[in-house]
Amino acid sequence: MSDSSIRLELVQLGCERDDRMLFSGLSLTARAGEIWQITGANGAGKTTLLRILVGLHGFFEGERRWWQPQWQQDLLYLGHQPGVREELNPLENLRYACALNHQVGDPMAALAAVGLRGFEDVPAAHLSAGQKRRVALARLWLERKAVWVLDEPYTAIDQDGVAQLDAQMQQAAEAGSLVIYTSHHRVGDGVQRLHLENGRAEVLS
Ligand SMILES: Nc1ncnc2c1ncn2[C@@H]1O[C@H](COP(=O)(O)OP(=O)(O)OP(=O)(O)O)[C@@H](O)[C@H]1O
Repeated sequence: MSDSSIRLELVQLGCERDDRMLFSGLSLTARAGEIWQITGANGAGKTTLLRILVGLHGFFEGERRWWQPQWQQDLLYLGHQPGVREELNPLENLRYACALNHQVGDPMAALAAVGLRGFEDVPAAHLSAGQKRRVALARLWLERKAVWVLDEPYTAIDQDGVAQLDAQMQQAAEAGSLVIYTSHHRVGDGVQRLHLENGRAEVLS
């Protein structure tokens, strides 16, 4: 990890889609070592907000400032879909994701850490939904990034997987990463919460 002093500042952030204000006037500062959970009903704008944070959605008002010039190199973003290629096996998927995202580490060890030992060679098309999500989450076990932005990471994950992911996020924050994730039904312990509802954004922590 290259920088543990990363900081995200949102100033009067707002976003409208399809003539509907998803949120407006959102101001907050998120720092290294913190975990932020974004909650809200279906369609509240959680994914849109994450995509603004990582630079994938550019239509917004206000300001989004990352106080670290190399923030994109220090970012690990896992989107709403597991992003797993069906024709590749888990090991190939992980190597592919690493190459695309300039991430380094030991893919075999990462797959073992998420409980996929013995499934390295199985085509992803033959894996369950939870196993596919675990392939995506294996990237958390590679090189530690300064910022994690995770869209619904708990989707399709069993109880053990949820506990493991909770612990992973806590460890990352303790090691100085900033972790931001969405979940519309799960409220984590010891995390700061940003709730989106009816066009408003409210910090509830
Ligand atoms: N590609 C798109 N083009 C136009 N509008 C979109 C697009 N994707 C989403 N929207 C609009 O933005 C709103 C917010 O969507 P978003 O995916 O950010 O919500 P969400 O809170 O992540 O929902 P969910 O909990 O269902 O994943 C949606 O109701 C939809 O109207």
